[in-house]
Amino acid sequence: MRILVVGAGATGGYFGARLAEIGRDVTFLVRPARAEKLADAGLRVSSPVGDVHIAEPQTVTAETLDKSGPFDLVILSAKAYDLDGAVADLRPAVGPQTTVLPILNGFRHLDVLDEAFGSERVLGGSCAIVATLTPTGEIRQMSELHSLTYGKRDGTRSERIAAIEAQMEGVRFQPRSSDKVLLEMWEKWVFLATLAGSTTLMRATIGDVVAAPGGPTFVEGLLDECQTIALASGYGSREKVLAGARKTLTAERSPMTASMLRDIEAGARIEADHIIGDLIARGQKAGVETPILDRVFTHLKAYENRRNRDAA
Ligand SMILES: NC(=O)C1=CN([C@@H]2O[C@H](COP(=O)(O)OP(=O)(O)OC[C@H]3O[C@@H](n4cnc5c(N)ncnc54)[C@H](OP(=O)(O)O)[C@@H]3O)[C@@H](O)[C@H]2O)C=CC1
Ligand SMILES: CC(C)(CO)C(=O)C(=O)O
Repeated sequence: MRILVVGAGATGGYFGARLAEIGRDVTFLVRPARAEKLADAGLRVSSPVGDVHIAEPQTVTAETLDKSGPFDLVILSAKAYDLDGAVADLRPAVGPQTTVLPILNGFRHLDVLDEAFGSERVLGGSCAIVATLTPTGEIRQMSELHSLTYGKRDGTRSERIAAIEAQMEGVRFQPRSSDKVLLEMWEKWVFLATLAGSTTLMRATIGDVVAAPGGPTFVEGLLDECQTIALASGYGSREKVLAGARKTLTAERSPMTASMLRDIEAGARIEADHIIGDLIARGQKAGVETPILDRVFTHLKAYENRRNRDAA
């Protein structure tokens, strides 16, 4: 199976390297600067579950992709703000038999991908990992968490899913095909929006937030708001999953933060519209009041305004 990973950043680089390390036929679609770095130093991952160095990763750029012909599986790992460009660039890789597996957080990318490639080609998917692309171009995984969930959005199985399962066999992360992938994406969204909202607004870890006066009430209020939107959208988190999320998000001394906080601290772009704005929009459509999410969104957009002004 020919696999194209779009983006060799924190998530794409990590899961792509893990597939390449067991001999899968992986090519990375990257932009020229990343292509140059990968050609010089290879693809390096440092990880508590075992480092990887792919000395000569196969790469293509948008300019050379059309010579490669269609791929069987495209794993899409660009950030949401780069989605339109990535979709335009990867188009030559998608043929009649191609399956597209996006691992972005949030949901709106599914509409964009359906429109571009046809919903029959687009799986649901998500990943759980704490990783970052360092300034030197290495990928650093910061906890042992590394799962990748995928599945057809109607919950059925197919030959394509079976073929992907076969490719994932033996890989050093936790792959899982799911017949409830949309529900699982929503469950992750509820968790992530609460984690990102709380840790970015307070510029602190979960442990710091819950140790502050009003901290646990804030986190729980935000979680309840996100879950109310999910319920109104038909995908409320299952009781056990919600209880687990509540426990993790209110754990004393927890060092956990969201990747969005790491991006803010690095002065980088963030997926405010995709992860928080779109959730608010879905809440409004369903008649759910979102006072806490609104404040979170105001804060993230103020960060973006300041960042844009500083860059001008
Ligand atoms: N990091 C984490 O711990 C987690 C992230 N996620 C989610 O995963 C998604 C990806 O995040 P993450 O991997 O952290 O992001 P990164 O910024 O680390 O990586 C994204 C990569 O995509 C590349 N890219 C963007 N557009 C294109 C294009 N047109 N062609 C080729 N490459 C392109 C970027 O390339 P360039 O270097 O050229 O800019 C960048 O290296 C997000 O939705 C995020 O929310 C989910 C779970 C955990
Ligand atoms: C919730 C978490 C940590 C899991 O992968 C994540 O997706 C993020 O921080 O962006």
